[in-house]
Amino acid sequence: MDLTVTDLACARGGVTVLERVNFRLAAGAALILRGPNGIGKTTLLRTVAGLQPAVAGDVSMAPESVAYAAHADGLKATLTVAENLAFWAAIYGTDEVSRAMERMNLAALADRQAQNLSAGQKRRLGLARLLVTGRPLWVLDEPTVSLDVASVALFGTVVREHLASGGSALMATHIDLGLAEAEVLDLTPCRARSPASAGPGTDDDPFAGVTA
Ligand SMILES: Nc1ncnc2c1ncn2[C@@H]1O[C@H](COP(=O)(O)OP(=O)(O)OP(=O)(O)O)[C@@H](O)[C@H]1O
Repeated sequence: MDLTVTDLACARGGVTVLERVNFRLAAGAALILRGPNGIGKTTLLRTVAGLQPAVAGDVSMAPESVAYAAHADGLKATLTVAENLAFWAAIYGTDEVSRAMERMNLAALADRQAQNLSAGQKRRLGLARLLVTGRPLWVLDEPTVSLDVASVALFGTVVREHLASGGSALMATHIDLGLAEAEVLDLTPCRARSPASAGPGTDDDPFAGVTA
């Protein structure tokens, strides 16, 4: 299943931050969004995931095909690792809990409450949720925050396996996941130019035009 984004404009706090965003992401492919802090990477990811409406334009894929991993891990603090994954697996109607724990190196932590995990372990659990969704498009917002080098490599392998099985991944990341095959989209030319976009990220911004 391909994702096609056409003439998309999206806003945060009522202010349009990106305009005329166009790209296509084929099944089996990954696309990395680049651009300076505040340009709108999170805003674009949220719009593609269907968490907020587009100001204009079109996203071809239905939100039901998207698994979104945000900055926050969205864990249930008093549930164990296994229970958190079982909760999501029930919602998504899959049976992938054991595999998800094994792939994200969580099996030894299966019975530990989420509130007692380290920051990196919490992030691994948040990312393991992707594996129990069964959804083809992974939308990832800085997925490597708190991960050590080994876990970044592990997650890179998990994403590569997802692509090999026909999935796709759209992500904002400043850390190299080792996805040599991933294409890169620099959002700098899509910065909204309308007067309504005055504020961070305009030409008054000292960081304007600086790419990540
Ligand atoms: N709730 C909000 N209300 C108003 N403006 C917001 C809100 N959240 C974010 N913004 C602004 O919207 C713009 C886009 O933010 P966004 O988080 O999408 O950028 P980003 O490219 O993901 O940034 P970063 O690289 O720092 O994570 C920024 O200028 C930000 O200050």
